[in-house]
Amino acid sequence: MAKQSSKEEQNINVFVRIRPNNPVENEAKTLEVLSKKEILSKTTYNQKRYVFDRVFDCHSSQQEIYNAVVSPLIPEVISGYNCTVFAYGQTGTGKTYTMEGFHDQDNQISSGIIPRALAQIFKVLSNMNTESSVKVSYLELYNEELFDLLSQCNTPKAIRIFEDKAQKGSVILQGLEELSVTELGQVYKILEQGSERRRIASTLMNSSSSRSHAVFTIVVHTREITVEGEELVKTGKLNLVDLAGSENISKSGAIDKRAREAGSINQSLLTLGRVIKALTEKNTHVPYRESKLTRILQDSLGGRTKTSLIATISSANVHMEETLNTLEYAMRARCIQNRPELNQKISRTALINQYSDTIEKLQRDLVAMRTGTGIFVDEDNYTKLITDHKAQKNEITEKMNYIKKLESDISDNTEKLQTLQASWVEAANNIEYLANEKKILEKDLVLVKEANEQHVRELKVVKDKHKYLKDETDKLLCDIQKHSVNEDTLHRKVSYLYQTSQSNKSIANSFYNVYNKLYTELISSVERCISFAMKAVLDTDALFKNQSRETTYGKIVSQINDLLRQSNEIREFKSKHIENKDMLGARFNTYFNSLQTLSQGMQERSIEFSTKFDDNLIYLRDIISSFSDEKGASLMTIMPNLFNIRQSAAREFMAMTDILKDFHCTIIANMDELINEVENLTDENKESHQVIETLQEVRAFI
Ligand SMILES: Nc1ncnc2c1ncn2[C@@H]1O[C@H](COP(=O)(O)OP(=O)(O)OP(=O)(O)O)[C@@H](O)[C@H]1O
Repeated sequence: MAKQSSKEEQNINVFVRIRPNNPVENEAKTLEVLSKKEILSKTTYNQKRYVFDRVFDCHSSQQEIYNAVVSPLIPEVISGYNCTVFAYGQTGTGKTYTMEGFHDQDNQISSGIIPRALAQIFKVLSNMNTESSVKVSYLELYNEELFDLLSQCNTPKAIRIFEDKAQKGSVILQGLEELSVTELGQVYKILEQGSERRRIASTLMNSSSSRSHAVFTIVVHTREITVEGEELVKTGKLNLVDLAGSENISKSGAIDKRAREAGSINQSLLTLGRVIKALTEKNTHVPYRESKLTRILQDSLGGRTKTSLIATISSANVHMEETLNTLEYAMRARCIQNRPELNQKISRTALINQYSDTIEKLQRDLVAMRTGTGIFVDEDNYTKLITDHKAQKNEITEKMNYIKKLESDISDNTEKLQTLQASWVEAANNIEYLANEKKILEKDLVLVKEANEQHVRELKVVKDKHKYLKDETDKLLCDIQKHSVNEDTLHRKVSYLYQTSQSNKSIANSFYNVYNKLYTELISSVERCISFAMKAVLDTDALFKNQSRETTYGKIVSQINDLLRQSNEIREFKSKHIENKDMLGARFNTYFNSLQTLSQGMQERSIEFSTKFDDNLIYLRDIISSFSDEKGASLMTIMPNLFNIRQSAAREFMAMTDILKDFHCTIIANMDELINEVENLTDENKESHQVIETLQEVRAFI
């Protein structure tokens, strides 16, 4: 513990003591002593390292605690400082054990801080070989009431708190007995008596010592002689405070009647906590006056006292929450800063005068009590009493007014309470209604959740389908794009073919018309030829039978001339045909060869025709040859020529007719096929356009 010079700020020293576990408790795996100054807490949520002035594990002895915490304070107390040691912690963690220990003088191993401190003080004072006195008082604070644990009266005396005008921040406890102690045996008796009174009081009040605070105070007076030879009296004080259990009130089981007292204890500890908080946050207002505990110990918290705090904890799992609360509390207390100051030294003469006045006053009271009839105090004291009484009366009047005000407040508050109760009933009904609503909503929520899950499943199916469609659409679009390119080409080709086929068709039609005309002309000329021949035969016949030779001869000559003319016509037709053939060949290169073949076929057909015609000619020749004159002979020379001309004309005509027919049919068929193809392609093209549009619509919708 660092020693600091006077008036320097000094933090409260904070120590932690871990109580050994009892056989039924499990040691917490969540609390680990890292070193002499550090503890680590490991909860499920986090872990935290706490640093203190010293950590005592469960094996630490009473002696070790005393040596570290209190022993260094004794010289300070003797030299005139006020020191305070608090024991803070959950009930049953060893606060009383640490402060008092067992009251067994023969076995001092378990003795606590109080007897050890007094033992050390006696020892130091005896070594100092100076005049001194040691006085002790033992105070209990329970339910905001003070009790003197050393009082000899059977009925508890009221103890009042006054501000010490001489020392700001200190209080005087009027009515509290101070006992002079000179040896340790007395101390153990005093402790025993104090414990007994505490036990009796708690039984009478149906309370528990764990809910009361106990303050054991040791006051040491020592004589000091200055260089000038003046005798001074130094006063030092050591407060040893065993605080009430710090655990949560509701958790400690405070109920009904005990609630108020539990509330008071809670109030005291809460005020202590608030005072610590205000001091650590350096607030201008520190709420010392909100509880008697903090009023009495005001000087020990942020004042002129040297203060230490021992936080007692249990390492059992079951107390883990409270243990962490205690550690947090102790950590905060560690930030409080005090300014220790030496108490004023009083000259021995002044002190003796002070005591003499008190003795004189008491003696006057005694004399008055012994001699007087009804008045038991001397006049001065009486006057003082009257003054005090008046002051008290005024105070009572003030208090009564205050009480009246409180009563009116209470009645107001009662009304408010009734209103609140009505609201509360309404609120309770609302809560019930809301709870029912909540249940219904929860059911609905389950249904909605199920429906939602179903939707999610359906959505997944739709999504899969959508994905499939999208892939397919993409593929199709890709194909369509390719197809569009091909289609353009195809369109151009088709359009070209269509135009070509249209022109082919018109060419073929015109060609057909030409040849049809020629064919008709040829047929009519051949028919004319045949009828001429037939007529010639008939005329010859008639000639032989009915007419003269000259007439017959002349008719034959004219018929032959007709034949020659017609043969010329056939020749012309042939040359026309060749012209047309050339024209065709020029226009239809691809059909040129077939036209030649067809021409040959035409020749063959013409032979057939000629053969038939030959028969007629032979018949004619036979007739002519029957003529004996020159004219008959010359006629006979023409016959072969006629015969040949007729033959070739017939052949060419026939073959050409058939071939041209075939050719025409072929062209027309090709044309139709071509047109069909074009129409099919156009239809297909329309269908593809429709498919594309549909797919584009589907894609836009998705
Ligand atoms: N360090 C220790 N070594 C041995 N026994 C201990 C120790 N600490 C506490 N005990 C024992 O534990 C029990 C409870 O201790 P104690 O009464 O001192 O607790 P407390 O914190 O003062 O409780 P309360 O707030 O109820 O007064 C006692 O029997 C005491 O002897």
